Amino acid sequence: MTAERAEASVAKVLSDTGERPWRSSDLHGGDEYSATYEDLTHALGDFLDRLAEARPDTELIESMTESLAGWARELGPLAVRERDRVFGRRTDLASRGQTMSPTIELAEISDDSASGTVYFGSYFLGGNGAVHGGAIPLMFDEILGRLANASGRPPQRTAYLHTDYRSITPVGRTLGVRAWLCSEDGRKRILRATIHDGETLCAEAEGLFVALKPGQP
Ligand SMILES: CCCCC/C=C\C/C=C\C/C=C\C/C=C\CCCC(=O)SCCNC(=O)CCNC(=O)[C@H](O)C(C)(C)COP(=O)(O)OP(=O)(O)OC[C@H]1O[C@@H](n2cnc3c(N)ncnc32)[C@H](O)[C@@H]1OP(=O)(O)O
Repeated sequence: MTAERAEASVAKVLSDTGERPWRSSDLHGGDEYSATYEDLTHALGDFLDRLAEARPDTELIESMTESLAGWARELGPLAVRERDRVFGRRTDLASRGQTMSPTIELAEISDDSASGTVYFGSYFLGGNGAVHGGAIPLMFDEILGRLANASGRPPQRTAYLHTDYRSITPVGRTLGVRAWLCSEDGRKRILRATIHDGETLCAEAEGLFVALKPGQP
């Protein structure tokens, strides 16, 4: 993407945000793609894991760079307003149609709790087999944010997110994840979440979510 196009794209997002506040009815965008968009995000996530693990030769690096630049050229002119996008807005999919955070597979969901599994691939490696310390709160924000915004509750934003790292969170293992609503007080909700590797507590978090006032971005 050229600098001009990137600037135009950012301006478009900003004007879109100013144009109208977020509404829950904007989500599930892209149902017409059914499973194909999820396949795309899985393929992209798999590519990032394989890229993180590999030591490719110069020829392959050049070839991949050209292929990726080709996809960017193809997608560039297809940019749409934030509310018309698909990436990250497929709340019907486990991945939410995005690759920024690892996919959380939820086995049990109620109005005030959720539990399931999460798998951090090599893309999320910090070092020595442990997940990067920034990817863990990212995952917590994802599961807590989804729970806070679920069950017909008004749109909410994270006001704080406190993470305690209790033992390393290993890359390349299926881990248990749990989130629950602790308390509600007017616009404020406190939620907590944990990640376990078997019996071992890897990390835990507490987040304050504040319901947005009408028109608040
Ligand atoms: C909600 C939009 C989401 C959009 C997503 C769209 C599509 C996504 C698809 C599906 C969604 C599903 C999953 C989403 C996944 C992840 C969601 C992540 C959500 C985020 O990741 S979002 C980004 C990070 N987030 C921010 O970018 C927030 C910046 N910030 C603000 O926007 C304001 O700061 C705000 C609104 C938080 C409050 O501002 P405000 O003016 O409305 O209200 P005020 O300040 O009066 O606070 C009211 C009461 O909360 C207390 N309070 C406030 N902050 C506190 C703190 N830090 N510690 C302790 N108490 C605090 C006050 O003390 C007062 O308490 P009291 O009433 O008792 O006096």
